[in-house]
Amino acid sequence: MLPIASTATQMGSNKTRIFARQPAKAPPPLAWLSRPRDPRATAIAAAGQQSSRRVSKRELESHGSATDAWTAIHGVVYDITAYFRFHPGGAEILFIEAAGKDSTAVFDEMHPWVNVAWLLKDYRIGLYAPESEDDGGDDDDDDRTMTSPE
Ligand code: HEM
Repeated sequence: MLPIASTATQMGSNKTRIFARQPAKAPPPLAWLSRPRDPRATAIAAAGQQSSRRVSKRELESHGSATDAWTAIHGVVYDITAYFRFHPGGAEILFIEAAGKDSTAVFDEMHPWVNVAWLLKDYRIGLYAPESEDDGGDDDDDDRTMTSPE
């Protein structure tokens, strides 16, 4: 009895501490919606709103750091740098599973109900076109060249 009671007390005090200060992990989900205005988002939104800009696999992979991270979900590329610290599942898992990659499979596995297109609408970069390397290409690209007839 005693150990349980003291564990409960401990848990209670931890909880109080967590609620009294900043959340230990991520802020509550709705905090994202009332975040301060972000110049980066404004710039991305202005450039990307109607964007049919195609992002190659190589370009996606080049945005894989904590300070500059893109991910592809359902064929759309988003800048997730600002979202890391707001992600309800934690920043670290988002970084590891998504930065610089196509994260559609893990995203759908974790939370297919999350409306990423809406949550990250100001961070939409363009369309993911892994097969169309426009910058020299890797082995599995479509091999189009400047001289080929379109
Ligand atoms: C960039 C796109 C993503 C967005 C906008 C997003 C958003 C969210 C949201 C809104 C929740 C809370 C869901 C709920 O409570 O119903 C959540 C939870 C979570 N997310 Fe993500 N997420 C993203 C990507 C990912 C990825 C790539 C992973 C990789 C594993 C992931 C793992 C998780 C986990 C583990 C949770 C906690 C689930 C739980 O507590 O039951 N998320 N995410």
